[in-house]
Amino acid sequence: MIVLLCGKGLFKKNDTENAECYSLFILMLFKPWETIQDLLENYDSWAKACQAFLDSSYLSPRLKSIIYNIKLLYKCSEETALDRELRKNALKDPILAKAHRIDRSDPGYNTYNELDLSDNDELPINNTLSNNILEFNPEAIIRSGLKTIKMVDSAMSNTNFANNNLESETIHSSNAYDSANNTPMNTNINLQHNYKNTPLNITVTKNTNPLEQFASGLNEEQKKAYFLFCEHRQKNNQITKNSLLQLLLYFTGAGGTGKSRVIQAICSYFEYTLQSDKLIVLAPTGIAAVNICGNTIHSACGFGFNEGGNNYSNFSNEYKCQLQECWSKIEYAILDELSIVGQNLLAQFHTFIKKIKFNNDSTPFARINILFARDFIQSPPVLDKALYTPDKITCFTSAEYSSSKSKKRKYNINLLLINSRTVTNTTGRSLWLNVKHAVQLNILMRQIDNPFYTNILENMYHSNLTETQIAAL
Ligand SMILES: Nc1ncnc2c1ncn2[C@@H]1O[C@H](COP(=O)(O)OP(=O)(O)OP(=O)(O)O)[C@@H](O)[C@H]1O
Repeated sequence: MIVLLCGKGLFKKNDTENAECYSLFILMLFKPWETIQDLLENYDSWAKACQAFLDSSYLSPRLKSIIYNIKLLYKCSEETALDRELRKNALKDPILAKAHRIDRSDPGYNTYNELDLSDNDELPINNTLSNNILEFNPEAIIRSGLKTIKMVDSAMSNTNFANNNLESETIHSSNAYDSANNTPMNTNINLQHNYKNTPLNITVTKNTNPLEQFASGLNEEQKKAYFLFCEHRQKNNQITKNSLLQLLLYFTGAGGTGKSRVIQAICSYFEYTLQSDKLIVLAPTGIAAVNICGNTIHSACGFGFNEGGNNYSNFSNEYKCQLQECWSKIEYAILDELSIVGQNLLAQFHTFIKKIKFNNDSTPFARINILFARDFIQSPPVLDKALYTPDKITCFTSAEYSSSKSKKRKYNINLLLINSRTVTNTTGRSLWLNVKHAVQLNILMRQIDNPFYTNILENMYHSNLTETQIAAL
């Protein structure tokens, strides 16, 4: 007998309303049976029969883990939904986002219970950044049982505190200045309040330079790439905007050197300074995009999603408007897994950005600043030419080629058929040659505590394994 499942999807273990269906489903799939009686035995419910089956000693560990993984499948999709919500909230309220993070990492811990807040209650602190006013509601803070509140805020340079009904307050502030740049580094403001005879301390730490904050978890090599990119953004934000050169940065290093960690730090910096809408994070494949919480190049540029294929000019007007809205604010991009991006795709990406940004000058990628990550020793592009490959036209026209008789014989001039693909590849290659900055990571962070294994990986990377290492593997 073959069991055919139909309906919306699998049942959940903890769904009490469907406990009987879940149990029958597990029994049918995992217990050997010929008749219904084999499944139910002498139990009066499917739930009891299923429990007995799960507890029985003849259920193999492999089957047990498969049954458990069905639960994990749900957990993953729930976690994904939660994560989306977390990211949305993080943009508006860093404190709430932090609380959610603790909530999720510690099973059974409920932040809302601790803060004694229901959905309709106000949050203890509404750190509204608009108009440079930090608002808070002391009544709600006291009700939550918190006596000392520390906040870190970087986005404001001048803070006014609006408060309601405080009986008395004292404000102490201390500023630290970076004398080299004549800019404030940190400002600590301590507010001591008496609200209905309850003392309340609020410390607001303002890092006016949040760059440092997200660099703290990076090693020196990683910091170089991080600062190059984020400092460029910081300067770009200021008056120097027009004179700032476009940044095209190649960020490379073997697997495990911490490229994704730097990308994460950059994203956190943009998120924290409320500039996420200026940054787009892209990768050529779905899995790579998910790993860095980004999009695929194809989905962000609408390639292959439309009747027009990859050609922007053929997209419908409605679709063009949608894409223009997404791209209108973008000034920075991260392009990960670059080894898989070929000359043709890079050229198409460039053409797309120029069109979507209505840019007619000759600047690559319509002046968008880009960090290209990945090293070329990893997977090559599929049906496309790697960016490091010299293009056909240059090969044929180079002085080196003209002076080399053997090459002349090898590449008969008649073979240089110039079709549209040749031209696109040449464009892609010359776009790549515009990249003038590079940062290379050399320290393997993934196996930092295991020098023996690190050594094996390093040698494997350079195809240079020793006999001992081969034997160990
Ligand atoms: N500065 C650091 N301090 C501590 N751990 C780090 C640091 N940088 C990276 N790591 C750890 O090293 C591991 C590899 O980092 P990451 O995934 O960022 O590397 P990667 O270069 O992107 O690797 P791959 O190319 O394989 O994706 C991760 O477990 C990460 O947490």
